[in-house]
Amino acid sequence: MTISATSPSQSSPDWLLNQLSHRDIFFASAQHQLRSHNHAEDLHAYAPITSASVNALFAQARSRGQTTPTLFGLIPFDTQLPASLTLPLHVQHTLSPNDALTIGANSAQVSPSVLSKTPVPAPEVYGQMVERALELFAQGDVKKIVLARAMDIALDGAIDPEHIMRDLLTRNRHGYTFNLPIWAEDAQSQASMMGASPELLVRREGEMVYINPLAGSIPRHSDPVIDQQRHEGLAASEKDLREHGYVVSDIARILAEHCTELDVPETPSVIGTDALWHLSTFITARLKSPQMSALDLGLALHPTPAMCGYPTAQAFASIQALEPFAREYFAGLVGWQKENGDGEWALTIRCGRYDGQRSFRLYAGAGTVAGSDPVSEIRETETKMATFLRAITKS
Ligand SMILES: C=C(O[C@H]1C=CC=C(C(=O)O)[C@@H]1O)C(=O)O
Repeated sequence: MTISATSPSQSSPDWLLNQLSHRDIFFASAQHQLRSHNHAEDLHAYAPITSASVNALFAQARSRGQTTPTLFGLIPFDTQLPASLTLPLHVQHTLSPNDALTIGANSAQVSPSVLSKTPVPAPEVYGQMVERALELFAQGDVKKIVLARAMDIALDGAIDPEHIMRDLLTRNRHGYTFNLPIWAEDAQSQASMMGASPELLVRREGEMVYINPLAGSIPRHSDPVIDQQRHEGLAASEKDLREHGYVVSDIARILAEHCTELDVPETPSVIGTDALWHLSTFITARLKSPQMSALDLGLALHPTPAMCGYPTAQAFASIQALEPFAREYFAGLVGWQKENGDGEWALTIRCGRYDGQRSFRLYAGAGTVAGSDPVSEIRETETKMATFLRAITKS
């Protein structure tokens, strides 16, 4: 049995995307890119996430001779539900290329056409959910609720994951671009999650951890003057700064239990994706215990008020009561980890679930607080879904 090397190599000529199947693994950040071909001897687990299930996979990998195994995972928003874990036999791991990416190799690929788009729920019903959240804020038990909606897309053919990954990387090389299979009890399942998240839950490098919460957003504009006005407006928006503040203070509170040397900037900065401006805070800290893995810390932080709301328990209950669909892997964790605990876990947003054939479910959520406007939240969630929809159907 050949066990491939899994530490980052020094030169990385291109993105590791050639002939990516929807059941292969791809995960890229600005720092790392990892790729694995679906293989009959890959190890899998489909069960609620526990340290025991993670350790068992690493132990199995070691016992068959893998020296530097890498675990990949999709962990659902509700961590009581099954996570989908893969420990591949072979993983390629290199640094991410710095050079600009073009759609490249398979640009001639004809993407499928959209046969139908079904919003779940209808936009006006989503607006009513936001109004209901505003009533809850007025009652005072809860201060922030992240409300999500979905869009079911029926296509006239299969999609090409390589084309989609290239398209997403062309638009934003600094996010977390991923394609991971969903392993289910049903071994016939062909489903996968793919997307390009802008949000890092945690990266661990030795004792250091890096966390980059985003919350508070506005769609970008094609006119550079209006775009700049929106950037400045977001930085000064009392409502968005409050929405962001719930996230940062809750993360800082939890980090203080597990870390020293917390560096939490007092004021957020504004970062841009191709479609949106976001308020962003880049946090660094040193772990108290080197035993705590990236995933351990990610699970201690999850669900942050950027995915759920504040206070967490009340916001979680409101989401269960108001959202008319199951989030499943949306707004959960997606990423990878080595046996020493180093790894990167992003939030599973700006993404969709592909059934492996001709249908896709896109997801988007938006944080609501007192002062939120239902129409703006409808627009924001529409913008959040648009990048991915374009990537699926681009011809
Ligand atoms: C839940 C999502 O976004 C979160 C992350 C960044 C900004 C957000 C916001 O401004 O509402 C959300 O909290 C999503 O994109 O589906």
